[in-house]
Amino acid sequence: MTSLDESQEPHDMTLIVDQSVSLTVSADSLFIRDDRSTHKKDRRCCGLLHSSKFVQPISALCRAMLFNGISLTELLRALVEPETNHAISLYNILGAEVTASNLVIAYAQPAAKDNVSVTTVQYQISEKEKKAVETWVTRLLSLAYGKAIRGKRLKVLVNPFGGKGTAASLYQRYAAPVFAAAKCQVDVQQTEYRGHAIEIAEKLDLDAYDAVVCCSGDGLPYEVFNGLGKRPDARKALAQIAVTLLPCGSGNGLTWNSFGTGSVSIAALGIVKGLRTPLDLISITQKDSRTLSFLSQSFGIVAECDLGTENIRWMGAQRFTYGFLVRLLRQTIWPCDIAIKVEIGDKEAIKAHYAAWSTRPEQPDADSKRFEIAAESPGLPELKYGTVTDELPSGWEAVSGETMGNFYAGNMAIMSKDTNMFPATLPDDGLMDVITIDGKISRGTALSMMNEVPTGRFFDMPDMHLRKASAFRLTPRQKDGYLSIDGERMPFEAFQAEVHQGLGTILTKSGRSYEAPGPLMS
Ligand SMILES: Nc1ncnc2c1ncn2[C@@H]1O[C@H](COP(=O)(O)OP(=O)(O)OP(=O)(O)O)[C@@H](O)[C@H]1O
Repeated sequence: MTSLDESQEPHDMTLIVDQSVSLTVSADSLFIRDDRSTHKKDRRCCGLLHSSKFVQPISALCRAMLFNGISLTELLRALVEPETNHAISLYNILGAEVTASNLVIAYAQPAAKDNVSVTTVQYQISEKEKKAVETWVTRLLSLAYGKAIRGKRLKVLVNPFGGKGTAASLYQRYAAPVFAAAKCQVDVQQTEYRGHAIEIAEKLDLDAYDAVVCCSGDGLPYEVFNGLGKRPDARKALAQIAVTLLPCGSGNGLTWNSFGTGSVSIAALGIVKGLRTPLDLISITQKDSRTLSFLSQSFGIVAECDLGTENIRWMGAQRFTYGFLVRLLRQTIWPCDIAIKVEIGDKEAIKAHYAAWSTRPEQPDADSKRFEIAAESPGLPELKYGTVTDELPSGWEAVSGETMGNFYAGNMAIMSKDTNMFPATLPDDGLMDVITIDGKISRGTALSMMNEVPTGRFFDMPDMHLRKASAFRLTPRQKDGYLSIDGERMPFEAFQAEVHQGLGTILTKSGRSYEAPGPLMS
């Protein structure tokens, strides 16, 4: 007999399938009580919670809590009744439906290290019980998806040469099953040459898709933003289409910031459950060109590590560390002239801005405002400060670049795994974080700076100068070198950067901030 226990709170809705099976939806989990011996094999969802007693190692339990988002209370409850409870985090629920004679629930189950795999449970139901079960399914899905768009329409772009060249197989193996279980509409296309993703984005039917999913490194999202930005209806395109990344490259900054993972399957779950989030984009002008940057601009040691290490691509993400150490030992400097339109120039004030912005109330009409502006002026926003070829605007702070070691501007926090380089960045505060480090600091200081990036103590180190800026101009003094915009090599010449608040759109887990720890608060 299937029935709904309507006496409970809306969040705590229990579906009693029969005497031995009941499914209870709470605010953050689906609890399955299933006493049938034949179903015990299905009780793997939380991995460990329902196997016998307290024999699991603590680390494994913690993993189960982490992956499933299960609270300590729930975990203990499950352990007390190990034979009857089975909990699935609502975040991991991909789909639920009533078929001819079954209730089928699909979810992402924590699998081998850093992965989820699609699993289903099903329960037989009779014709006359269908209606009640359908009501329960509607409730379950509404809690499982919240404000996320269900069954997203995805344009998937696969770069066959991204990272170690395995993007296509990573997509098929780890992402496609998650999208299918979540009933996403998927249109897959391989990029065939450099710049192909720009063309695809430029011609994209905006009303046919919710997001462009790049299976690549950060190079393809860079192209997609730029393709959307080239359209006559650039503002609308950038506000409407979310750009997102399945991590198939070396850095994969966009995925780390959006979903806090380097795993393709967990990122696919992130996309399915992802919330539309406005993103600042930065116009980069060089001579008469204008491009859009979403991630970072670097000059000096980081640019060289990014671009001067292509020959050791086989190392994966390690090539950045290796390149950094080699250059550090040489104590190279990259002389340049820098002027910055500083908005917040003090680290404590930056921390206060971060704390205030990241806890501000939700902005429910942020999207509609963006579409209104797009309807009024459809093209890219005008450049408030002109281009790099114009006279330097007044009021910009001149920063000494005589012995520049590292000039690094970030629009996102994490540049690659364990590299939370810009902890105080926010997706749409209209500001980028500009780091400058003198090339004459000692090797010891430089090394300890590198070591303190993962701990977060890098932020407060006195030799790391940080400003929140809305624009800057950088003019190299040498003839040759590396300039990296979002990891792509740009001509080594003067450039100017200007932020456009909330011009682009990404999907994130939180809908408001990056999946990175903010600056350490004193
Ligand atoms: N079929 C293709 N042939 C050649 N180049 C391509 C093709 N498809 C895409 N590209 C180019 O590959 C470049 C790098 O792409 P992407 O960022 O995806 O990988 P990646 O460089 O390996 O990533 P990472 O920088 O994280 O290592 C982009 O500039 C893109 O234009």
